[in-house]
Amino acid sequence: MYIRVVGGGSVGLLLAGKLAGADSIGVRVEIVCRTAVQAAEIARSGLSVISLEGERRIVKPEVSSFEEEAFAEKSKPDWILLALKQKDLDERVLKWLSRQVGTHTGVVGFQNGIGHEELLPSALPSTAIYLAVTTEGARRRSSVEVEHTGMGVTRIGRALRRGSAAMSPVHRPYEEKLVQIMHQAGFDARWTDHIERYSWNKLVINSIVNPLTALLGIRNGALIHNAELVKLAQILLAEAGTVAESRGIQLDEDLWEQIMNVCERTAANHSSMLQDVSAGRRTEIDWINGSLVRIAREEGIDAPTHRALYHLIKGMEAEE
Ligand SMILES: NC(=O)C1=CN([C@@H]2O[C@H](COP(=O)(O)OP(=O)(O)OC[C@H]3O[C@@H](n4cnc5c(N)ncnc54)[C@H](OP(=O)(O)O)[C@@H]3O)[C@@H](O)[C@H]2O)C=CC1
Ligand SMILES: CC(C)(CO)C(=O)C(=O)O
Repeated sequence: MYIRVVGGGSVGLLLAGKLAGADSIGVRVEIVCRTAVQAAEIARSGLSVISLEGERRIVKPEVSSFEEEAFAEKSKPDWILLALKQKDLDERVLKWLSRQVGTHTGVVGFQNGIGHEELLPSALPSTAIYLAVTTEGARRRSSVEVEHTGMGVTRIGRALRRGSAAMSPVHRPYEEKLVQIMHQAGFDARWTDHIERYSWNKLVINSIVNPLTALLGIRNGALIHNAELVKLAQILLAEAGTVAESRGIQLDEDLWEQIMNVCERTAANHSSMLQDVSAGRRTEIDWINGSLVRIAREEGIDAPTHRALYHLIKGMEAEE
């Protein structure tokens, strides 16, 4: 089994680091960084994974860079785990991806938010596309170090687009194998036939946790210890529920408990949006609260609190 992890950020380093450290017989793990500089650093010093218990383990996955090898001919992996941000899924990356995939390659998008589930099957119509919805917490400490900040669950399922190769049962053994390998690497990975529902639940979790933590500069855990923020989170959940319903999506009944749970389990985590804001990078707000606001508009309903958060984060981005 040959797994290529694309993206040397928080999630990509965690995936590649733990998969490479799993000692799974016959599993080849490669990480594709954006820059040749990061690739060279990992090749030189290895990749450090700091566990939840604070233990450091250095592993040596194969490493390459998009910058240097973007259009080089390479052998085709069984899996491409896409640990890029939504904003990075641009034309150049999609073109590159189309050259990386073989007939047996499955592509798994780990992105938060909504957008990739349509974009990837359209760009790669003959490829099996999967979505991973993860509540793992990860933080890149440096170009060669990643910290596992919260144990979560990773659900993997087919992006069910009519006519997509992902519908084909021929991929089933590969799917089971991937879930098994993720387990061996220490992830709580689970297969699901209802990935759309998980994506929406996660979208709503992110639409609450991410902008609030980013705006206030707080860790995920701080959200649940402040009564005012808890009230605001409840308003956001109610609005998101109405938007989801307008699209025929029923959010989980216990989603409020799930939100509290994610904040508890990833209490020490800086959400990915807080990490972006702190680093002066563009956030994923367009694909998270922005998606809810867009869908609400299309359906003729309003989501004023999500709209306010959207504009606040866009305003912060514009300042940078
Ligand atoms: N962090 C977390 O705890 C969680 C994140 N997620 C989601 O996972 C996704 C990834 O998040 P996260 O890891 O935090 O994001 P990061 O910004 O930390 O990582 C994204 C990485 O992608 C790299 N990249 C960009 N373009 C390319 C390219 N063309 N080829 C190769 N690499 C490229 C970036 O490189 P460079 O740094 O050089 O720009 C960066 O290292 C997001 O959608 C996020 O919402 C989901 C659950 C938890
Ligand atoms: C689950 C959570 C909130 C973990 O931080 C996340 O998905 C993110 O940061 O984007």
